[in-house]
Amino acid sequence: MKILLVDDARSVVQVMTSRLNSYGYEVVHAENGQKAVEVFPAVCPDLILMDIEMPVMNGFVATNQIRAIEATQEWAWTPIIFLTSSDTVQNLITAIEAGGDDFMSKFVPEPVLQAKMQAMSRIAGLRQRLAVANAKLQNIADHDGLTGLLNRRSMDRKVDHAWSTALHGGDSFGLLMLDIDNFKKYNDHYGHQAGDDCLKMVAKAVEYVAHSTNTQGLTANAFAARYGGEEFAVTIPGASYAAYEHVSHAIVQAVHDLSIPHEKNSEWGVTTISVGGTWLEAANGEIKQVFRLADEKLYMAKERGRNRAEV
Ligand SMILES: Nc1nc2c(ncn2[C@@H]2O[C@H](COP(=O)(O)OP(=O)(O)OP(=O)(O)O)[C@@H](O)[C@H]2O)c(=O)[nH]1
Repeated sequence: MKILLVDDARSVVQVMTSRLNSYGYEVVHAENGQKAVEVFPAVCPDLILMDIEMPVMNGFVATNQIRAIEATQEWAWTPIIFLTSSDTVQNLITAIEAGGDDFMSKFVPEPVLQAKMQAMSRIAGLRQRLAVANAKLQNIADHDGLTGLLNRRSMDRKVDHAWSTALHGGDSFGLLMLDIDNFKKYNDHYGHQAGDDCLKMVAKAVEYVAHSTNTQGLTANAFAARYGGEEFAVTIPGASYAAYEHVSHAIVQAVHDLSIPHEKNSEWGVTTISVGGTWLEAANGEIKQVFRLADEKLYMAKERGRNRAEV
């Protein structure tokens, strides 16, 4: 357990630190409330032991500011125990009202300190497990179960963010809508399970293209998502027209090159994809319009024979 000990009295810090170290806890020291607020985000303590009366900033104000920092994050609550020399009922109430969780005398007997730290350490362990479980749940909530790509919900969120960043920065914005060709015939011919496998492989190829253009520096933040059914979307914020065009053709080629047999797909005999896109030099208007235009281009790609990009 990592403890942020906030106290201006050297003697208290020395004694407390050596006691806490002897129980196996790591201690980081801040000499007043302001220093504690400054180091809090980087230190990320499991527990804060906070003195009340300190120069520069007292413990109540510091606690308030730490709670304000935590309010900007999800599920953040670091236990704060106030340390004081005057162990009164009124001090206890004030401490809890100021955002603290407990109250302890600086001269607390050894066994009581040890027991309290043991309880706090259990809470720290629980918080860590909750953070891991939360991250897993978030990952499940954001991704499509079949393909592993971002799902529609998280794509919408990311697209909205990318669009407003492009709007404010006067940046370009590209969007590609992708649809596997004659996929109903694929399912009808090879079965739904094989259709699922095909969707997974195509999704991997699409994601690979988006990712590799980022790593090659052609695009910076391109990302792929499953739009629904056998449709995908690739968002390409802040990239040149040439890069956007490159991505669209590279996707068509990459899916063709997977060579997934598809006897019923016109003359190709393998699975192919059609792509429709929109690219704006300086983002303006509405994102809905961008999707509509990309959809129209996708329709055009289907009309003109499939296995192609219309951008
Ligand atoms: N196996 C499988 N099939 C899916 C999934 N989602 C959608 N589909 C199928 O995708 C097919 C889409 O068919 P259509 O919309 O007619 O389009 P298409 O056959 O690809 O024809 P074009 O788009 O005109 O080339 C349907 O048969 C859906 O059942 C899925 O998760 N797994």
